[in-house]
Amino acid sequence: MVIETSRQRSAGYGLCPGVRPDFAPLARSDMSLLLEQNTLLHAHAVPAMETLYQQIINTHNMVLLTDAQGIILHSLGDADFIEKANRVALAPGVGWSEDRMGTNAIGTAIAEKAPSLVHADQHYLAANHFLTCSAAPITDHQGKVIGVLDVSGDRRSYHQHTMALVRMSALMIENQVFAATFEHAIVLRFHARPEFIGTLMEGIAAFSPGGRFLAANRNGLFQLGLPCQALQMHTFHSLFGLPVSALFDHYRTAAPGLLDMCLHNGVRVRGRAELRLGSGMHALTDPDEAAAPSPSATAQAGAAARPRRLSGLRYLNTGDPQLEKVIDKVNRVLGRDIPILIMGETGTGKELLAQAIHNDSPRAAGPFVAVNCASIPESLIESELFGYEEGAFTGARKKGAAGKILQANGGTLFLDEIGDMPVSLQAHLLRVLQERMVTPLGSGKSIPVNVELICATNHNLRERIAKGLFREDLYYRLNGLVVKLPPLRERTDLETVASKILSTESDGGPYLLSDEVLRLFRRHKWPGNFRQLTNLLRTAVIMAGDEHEIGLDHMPDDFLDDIDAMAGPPTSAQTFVAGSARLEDMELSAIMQSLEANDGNVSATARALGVSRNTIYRKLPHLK
Ligand SMILES: Nc1ncnc2c1ncn2[C@@H]1O[C@H](COP(=O)(O)OP(=O)(O)OP(=O)(O)O)[C@@H](O)[C@H]1O
Repeated sequence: MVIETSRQRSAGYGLCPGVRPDFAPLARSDMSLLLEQNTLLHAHAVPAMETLYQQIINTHNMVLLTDAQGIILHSLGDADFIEKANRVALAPGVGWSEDRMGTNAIGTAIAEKAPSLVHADQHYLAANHFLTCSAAPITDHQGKVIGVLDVSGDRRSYHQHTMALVRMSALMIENQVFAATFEHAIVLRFHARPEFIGTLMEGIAAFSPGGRFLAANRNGLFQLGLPCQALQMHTFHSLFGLPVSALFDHYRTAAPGLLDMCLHNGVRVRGRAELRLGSGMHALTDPDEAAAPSPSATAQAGAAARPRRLSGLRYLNTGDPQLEKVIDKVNRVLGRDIPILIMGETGTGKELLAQAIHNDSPRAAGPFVAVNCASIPESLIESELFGYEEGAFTGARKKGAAGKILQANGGTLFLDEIGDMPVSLQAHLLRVLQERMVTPLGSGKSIPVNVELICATNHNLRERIAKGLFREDLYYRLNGLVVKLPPLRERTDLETVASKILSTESDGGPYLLSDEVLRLFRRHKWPGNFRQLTNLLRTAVIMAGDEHEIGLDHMPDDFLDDIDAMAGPPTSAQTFVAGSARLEDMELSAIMQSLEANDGNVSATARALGVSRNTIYRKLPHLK
C-alpha cells in the first residue's frame, strides 16, 4: 500500500521508470554548507552509523545518512557490489528524494515520515532495481524529520533483521540529538523500570530551568500519555509530582541515587536528571540569553554542551539601589575568607545570593553545599553537618557518611536559617570554624577542612542572643560582613524582576504584564517575596496560554483574596468628588461608596454591586 501510494506520487512527479537517474553529487562548496547546516545531526549520527556498520560488515551493504531532503551527508562501507558506472549512486552529495528518484527507501521514509523498506523492483526507476534499502527517519523534538538513516545493499543481500537495526540506530541518534538540543534546561531520563534508564527505551523530557515542560522524545511522550499540546501546559511538578527545587536538593546530596517520582497518571517512575543550568541556580535569565532553552542555531552548530553562567552577582543586579549596595559590599570581600551573613525575610533570595557569591568567588569550581538548619530534625543536624563513622549510632549507614562540612571542602558551605540551629550544636560548629577541622561522630580522627562560610537568617540574631537562643561568640565568628536583602515590597525594580521571571518561565516567550496587574503588584505586600512572585507568574503564564499579556483574569484566586485581605479602607486621596453626571463617574462613585462601606474589601464590594472582582480591580486606578 505504502509502495503503491509512493509509485503514484512518483508518476505524479513526471518520472519515467526507464529513465537513467541523476546521480550527480552536489558541488564541494554546497556539500560543505550542507554539512555545516547539519552539524548536530552529523555529529551524533556518525558514531551510531559506525556501530551499525559493524553489525553488517561483509554483507555488501552500505550505511547512509541523509539530510531532511534525502541528500546523502555521510556514507560508510564499500560500494564494490555496485557496478562501476553506478558506484556514485550512494556517495555523499547524491539526492534520493522521491521527486528525483521515485519510490526508494530514503525518499519514501521522508514522504511518509515512517520507516520504509524498498526492495529490488519496488524501486520506481528500473536503474535502482539492483538495490534493497531499509530507511528510518530521524525526527527532532518537534516531530520534524531532520534526516534519514538507511542501509542499502545488493538486492541479494536482503536480511529481515536489517530494518530493526536501522530503526534502533535511528532512535539512538534521535535521543542523542534531543538531549544535545536543550542547553540551559533540565533533562530528565525516566522509565517505570529503572533498568531501562540509559537504554533506547528511556523517556527523555526537557524542562526550562523554572520547570516548564519543553519537549519529550518518543518514549517520553508515550510514557507521559498526553498529547503534545496538553503537555505544553504542564510543569515538572504537575507531571512528576515533585517541585523543581526537590531536584536541586536531590543532586546536592553526596551520592544521589535515582529519583523516585509519581507520574500525573499515578504510575511510579524512576529517573535521572541533568541540571544544565550553568552552575546550578535557575531563577535568573540574562536578557540576551533568555531564549537559551529553545534549540537554536548555536545548538545546531554543536555548542550544546557548553555550560554558561547565569547566576553570578551581576545577574542579580536588576536596578534596585538597596540591592546594588549589597552586591557592591559583597564584591569587596569576595575570596577574602570573610564569612558573610545574609539577613532577609523568607523568599528574598538569600540562597540565590549565596550561590551567586560562590559562583563569582575563586572557589566557583568547588562544591556549593547548602544546609537548611530549620528543616533538618534537631537529632539529625549533628550527623548531617559533621558526618559520622561506621556504627556511630543506631541506624547509621554501614560505611558512615561524610557530613555537609566535608562535602563543601574546597568550596562554599551555606548554612540557611542559622538562627534555628540548636544551641547545643552551636559550640560544635564554632569549634570547627575556629580549628578548621571536623571530627565525624564516633571517630577519633580530625579531618582538616577548608570552606568559605555563608550563613542566612530571617531572625534577628541579637534578639536571639538576648534570649539565650544564640551564642554570642558564634555570632561574632559568623558576621564578617552582614548584608540585608530588601523585601520585594521595598524594591524599586519589581517590574524588571517580574519580566525576568516571566522570561524564564515562558522560555523567553513574549509575555508582558498588563497595567492593571502591575498596579496591583505595586500595591501588594508580597509576604512570600520572590517565592510568591515566581509561583504566581508561573501559574499566570500557563493560564495566559497564547495570550501574551498577563491580565487580571490570569491571576489565581488566592492571590486576589490576599490582596483583598491586605487592603485597608481607601485613603482620602482616593475619595471621589461627586458632582459630575457622567455615567462612568456615577459608576465610580457607587464603587467608592461600596468600598468605603466594606472597609476596602474588594470581594465584598463586588458582591454588593453584583459585579466581578476583576471589574472592581479594573476601576480602582480611576478612583484617585
Ligand atoms: N532576584 C530574584 N529574581 C528572581 N527569582 C528570585 C530572586 N531571588 C529569589 N528568587 C526565587 O525565589 C525563590 C526563593 O529564593 P531563595 O530560596 O533564594 O530565598 P530565601 O531568602 O533563601 O528563602 P528562605 O528564607 O525561605 O529559605 C526561589 O525560587 C528563587 O529562585
